[in-house]
Amino acid sequence: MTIPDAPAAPGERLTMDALLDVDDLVVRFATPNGDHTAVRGVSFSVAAGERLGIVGESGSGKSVTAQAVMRLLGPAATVESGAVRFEGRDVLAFPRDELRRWRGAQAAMVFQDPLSSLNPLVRIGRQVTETLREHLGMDRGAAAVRAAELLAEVGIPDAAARLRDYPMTFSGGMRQRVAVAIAVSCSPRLLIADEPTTALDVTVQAQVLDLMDRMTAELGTAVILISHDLGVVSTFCDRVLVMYGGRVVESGTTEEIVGAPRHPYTRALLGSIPAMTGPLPRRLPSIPGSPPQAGARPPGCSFASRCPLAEDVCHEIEPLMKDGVACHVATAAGERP
Ligand SMILES: Nc1ncnc2c1ncn2[C@@H]1O[C@H](COP(=O)(O)OP(=O)(O)OP(=O)(O)O)[C@@H](O)[C@H]1O
Repeated sequence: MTIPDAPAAPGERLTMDALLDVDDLVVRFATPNGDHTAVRGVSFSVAAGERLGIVGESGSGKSVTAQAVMRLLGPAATVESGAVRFEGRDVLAFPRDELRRWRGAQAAMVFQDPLSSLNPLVRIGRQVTETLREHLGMDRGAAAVRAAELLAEVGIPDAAARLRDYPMTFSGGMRQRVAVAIAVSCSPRLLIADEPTTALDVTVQAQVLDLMDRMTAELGTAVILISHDLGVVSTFCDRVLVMYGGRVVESGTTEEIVGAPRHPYTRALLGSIPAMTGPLPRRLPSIPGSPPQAGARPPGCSFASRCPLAEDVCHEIEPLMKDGVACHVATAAGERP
């Protein structure tokens, strides 16, 4: 699949190939209370070097989508249908060996809590060198030198000495720096960061984002940033997907989504903040009501029961995605709410 590029002069290429292509992804969970569908037909593409933000309230399916792309879903989840293609290759069909080579070397992930990706019982140095040795084939000595360089690059003071320390001796912000260092150590083409700064205080959040910005810009890495923080997404990302009830309800450039949101849900998330002026809220404003449980979604649009603009049709027929928005009553493109 190809994504339309910016208008190009005659003779220039008009499209760029997608690095990652997610097509109609459906993920189901089997639970003691029955099965439910957490991700319902999610499609998107990310081009090389592009930064895509995914926003939405808790439970909208952001993390499950990311985990499905990385093949990190737990045993209760199954990809029921859909495709994940990386440079045209079918990620969902990768055999175990190929998956191991792909993860780390070409696609890496940073989690909200780096303690979930760092092994608390293994010294930091070993965790960084293992990745370098496995994916880049470095010998022990070269990997140790590179590991110290990487930790210094992400701003860990006294990096060479800190290689001998365990994760618990690092602060939350420093651990997240280590996680970013490991994630970018093999120059991945794609980095997925799932709420990478949510657990950190505001100053440290900004430092970690600056770091991710610098490291990925230098490498030309495509980034998928999952965040509750619209301020972060609007400064960091080129395009935004808005998820609700396991679906993408609106997608567009950051300017379109923040400056002229069309779906009533996106508009509610943004509150009454005028287009691209003033700081955006650090947290999504709370919208009256709560999303329906994945196992008990009513017919029609999942947002209808909370939507001030809902009409009869919204409670009966689930709207399809059309021109970047899945809504029966969405504001037309370009028209400001
Ligand atoms: N381990 C699990 N077992 C059963 N259902 C799950 C499990 N993990 C996620 N789900 C289902 O998937 C839905 C989407 O979860 P997901 O973690 O992707 O949401 P999210 O948008 O990332 O929210 P948050 O911002 O809180 O991380 C949940 O509402 C839940 O129904």
